[in-house]
Amino acid sequence: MRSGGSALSWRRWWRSAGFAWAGLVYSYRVQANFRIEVWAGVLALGLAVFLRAPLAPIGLACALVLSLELLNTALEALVDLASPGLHPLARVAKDAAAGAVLVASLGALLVGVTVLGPPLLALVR
Ligand SMILES: Nc1ncnc2c1ncn2[C@@H]1O[C@H](COP(=O)(O)OP(=O)(O)OP(=O)(O)O)[C@@H](O)[C@H]1O
Repeated sequence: MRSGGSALSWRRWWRSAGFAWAGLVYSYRVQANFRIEVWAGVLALGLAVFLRAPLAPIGLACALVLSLELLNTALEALVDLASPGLHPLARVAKDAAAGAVLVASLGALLVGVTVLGPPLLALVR
């Protein structure tokens, strides 16, 4: 009984992971900003490995930016569904969501500069 229940949970987990993956693929295909952020993250993580800099802060900063960009995409889709025409509240929702991504991106830039800057400078000196 127990193993049957656990097999069912795993199947559910895989099903949910499949939907999440579909959301990631959709955002990568449709959102140019998401593509840029993915490759900026890959570059930053690659640099951190190369420079033997701490990976955790870079990884967390990348995860934060990408997660907020995904939420921004979800919110844009919802706003377009709920308000196909122009509406001041639709503008507020989209602008605030975009603002969240901007704040996280600036934070990630700060993390990148403070974590990768010193070892990069030491390398070129
Ligand atoms: N239904 C709407 N009503 C009022 N203003 C809107 C509406 N849709 C979009 N806007 C305004 O246009 C801006 C751009 O919206 P759009 O949906 O094109 O997002 P986007 O620029 O494609 O964002 P992203 O690059 O993240 O996909 C919004 O931030 C908002 O100011």
